[in-house]
Amino acid sequence: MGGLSLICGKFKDEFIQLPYLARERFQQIYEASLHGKVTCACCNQPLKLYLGIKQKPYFYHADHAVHEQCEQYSETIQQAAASKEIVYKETNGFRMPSQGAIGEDQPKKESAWKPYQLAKLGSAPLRSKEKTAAKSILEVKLDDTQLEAVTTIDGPLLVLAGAGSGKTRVLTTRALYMMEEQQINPGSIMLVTFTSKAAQEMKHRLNEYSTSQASGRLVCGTFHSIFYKILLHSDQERWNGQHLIKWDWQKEQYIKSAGRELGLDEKEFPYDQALQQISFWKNTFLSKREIKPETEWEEQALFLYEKYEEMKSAQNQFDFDDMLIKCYELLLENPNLLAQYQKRFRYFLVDEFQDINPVQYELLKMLSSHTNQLCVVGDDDQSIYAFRGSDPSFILNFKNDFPDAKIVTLAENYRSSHEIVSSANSVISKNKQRHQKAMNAQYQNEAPPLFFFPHDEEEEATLVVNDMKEKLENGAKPGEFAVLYRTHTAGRAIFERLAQSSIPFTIEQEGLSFYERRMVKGLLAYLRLGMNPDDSAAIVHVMSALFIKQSALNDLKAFSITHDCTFVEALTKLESLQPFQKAKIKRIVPMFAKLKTLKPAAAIDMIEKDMGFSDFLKKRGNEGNAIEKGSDDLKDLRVLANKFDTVAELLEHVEHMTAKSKEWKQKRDPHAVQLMTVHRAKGLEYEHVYILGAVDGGLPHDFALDSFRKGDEKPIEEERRLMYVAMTRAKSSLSVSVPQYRRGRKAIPSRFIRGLMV
Ligand SMILES: Nc1ncnc2c1ncn2[C@@H]1O[C@H](COP(=O)(O)OP(=O)(O)OP(=O)(O)O)[C@@H](O)[C@H]1O
Repeated sequence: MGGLSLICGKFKDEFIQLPYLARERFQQIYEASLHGKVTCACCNQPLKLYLGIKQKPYFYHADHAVHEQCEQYSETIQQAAASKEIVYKETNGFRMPSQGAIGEDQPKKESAWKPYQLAKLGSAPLRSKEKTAAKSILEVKLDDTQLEAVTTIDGPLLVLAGAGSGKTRVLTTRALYMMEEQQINPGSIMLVTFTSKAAQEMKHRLNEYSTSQASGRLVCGTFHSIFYKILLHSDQERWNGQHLIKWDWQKEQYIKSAGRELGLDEKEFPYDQALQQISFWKNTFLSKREIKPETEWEEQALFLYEKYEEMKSAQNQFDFDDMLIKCYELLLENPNLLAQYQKRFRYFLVDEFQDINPVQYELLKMLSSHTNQLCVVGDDDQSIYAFRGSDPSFILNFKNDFPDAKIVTLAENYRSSHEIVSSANSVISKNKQRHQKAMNAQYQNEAPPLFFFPHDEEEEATLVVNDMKEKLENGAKPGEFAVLYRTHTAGRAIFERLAQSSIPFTIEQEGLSFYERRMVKGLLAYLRLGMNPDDSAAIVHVMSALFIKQSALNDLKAFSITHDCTFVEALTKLESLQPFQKAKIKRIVPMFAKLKTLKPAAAIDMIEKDMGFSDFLKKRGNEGNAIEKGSDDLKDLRVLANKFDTVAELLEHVEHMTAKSKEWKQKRDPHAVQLMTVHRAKGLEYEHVYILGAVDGGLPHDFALDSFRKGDEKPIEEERRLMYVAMTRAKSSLSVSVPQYRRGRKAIPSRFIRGLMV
């Protein structure tokens, strides 16, 4: 930064002294300064606010030039303020300080800017290079334990691989070693991966290192691809790809038609969540009879499950989950067929074993039972897919099912600095359900993980982007950065800040963007109708928030034409409503016009409290979704709304960002900054990693804290593993954000990292 650092400036008619600026206003003044709205209290030239992680906020001249007079002025103010002896007088048209008593307008409360902290490091030793001396096998460099994992061929083997310990290297080299050094028939080896991306990478590496053509005959793929082939081979017609239900929207068509039997609202019922629940039941082998619904929502999902299976069978169709379940049933019911496959496959290598689900596990056990040649590689500390039916107890209890199994632990971390590794070790060591192990790093970089303390989610995004800019100016490349967050919605602010910057980035986002989410869309529809009472898209959402059947929409449109009135006014003319609904509408219709006169946050309050939205939120807000609740979405929307002075400005921002979000959905660029949830980051590595929202309720997520209070520790342990996965993605720098406020309420640092903080 060129120029001087100043502590005071002018914004509108206000004289701002940074040491006394209310903490929640830094973001506002920062944004105002970007738009040239903050000026020097001494020379009136535009000022910018530095708002970053590494230094306290300060003003500097936008032209980066040296303004000596302004510096003197700022220093005088600072000294006088420190001695609490400041009054102001006008000098040459400028408001200048002079000695005397404290002025009337002197703010007294110091702003609570909290400087960053470096993690306290434990005393874990750094493993010396000699102990991990590299050996080469088939020209691949391996350390002692990697070598052991590669060359131990006979009998069941569990390779417990810590983060960054070279799982991929071990699995591929093992396959090569078996084929090329042990002369094992490649056609008898099955290598199973968790994702098709991982399968491709394995195949690529095998081809690269293989000296013969043998690797082409090895079967390498995901569970789905391999077991589907078995099904297809058993009955080409029955399992023809044309019968596959490929897309969720196809499944939704079935369950929506079943939902109509229950009178479930097509737009409002969370059918996506119901599909996830059905898939969970299927993958955990829970038959429809065994499921004991505990809530109305589960009852509804179970009904949809039964109907879905009936409709699917009637059409002779199958889905992705069936590929495994039906294959399991096929082999169980046909011992001869099973024997054929057992004869064909003798060796099984499985990646990401910690995320295996019961169906997958049973299939593997069944196929490998005759040879016991099962080698599984995984890290129980990285098991993060319980919601899909994955169960870390399979890796934890491997020895129970395979008593003669050998266990090799890969504890050398080749990815991250010692500082990051020992912090991650200390976090995960608090989990009770795990194999005890600690990773050893290979190098030190004197850069412990850093904790920083933004005021809220908005300022968090600003601090991250500005810190990135500094690193980019110092030579880092955009593709070396990842920003990780617990849920998709927690990535909204950083997405918006980057979209407004010139830094290239990509975002991994499935499903709806924040503004398309049900509760957010519903609430924004009120604001839109407030601005334009004839907004035809908004009226549809408001009607559903008021529990008015969509069939009344035509009547409403007709009324608006025949009575020459707006859609909002026509609401009062609807006849098909219950008397209590009519009374409610009569009460709230006049309020629409008032919305645009309020500040956005106040307008949101009015919609929720006075205009019936809270009823909608209560009934529909949290249905079937413990992870991303509608009520939380509204809190997030409030945090955003606080940034704007008018409803029109807020809506303009929403429109702009919705368009940007659509645009970015298509973009994939490995050379850009990567934004993604922690789940998506598994298996990946980046030079610089930022973890957002490291507060209780964020990570660990609220739902896990709830379960913990009720005595169930499993979810909180899985959340701790998520923190561990996030931390271990970083190679050389890890910055963890601990916002002081989250969703408008005071937050406390995540219980996972408190031990690392001073
Ligand atoms: N023996 C070795 N010597 C040097 N580098 C190695 C060695 N083994 C692995 N690596 C490197 O360490 C990094 C981490 O390896 P890899 O991504 O395979 O780890 P992983 O066990 O799959 O990690 P995670 O489970 O955390 O995703 C890679 O960059 C890899 O090339």
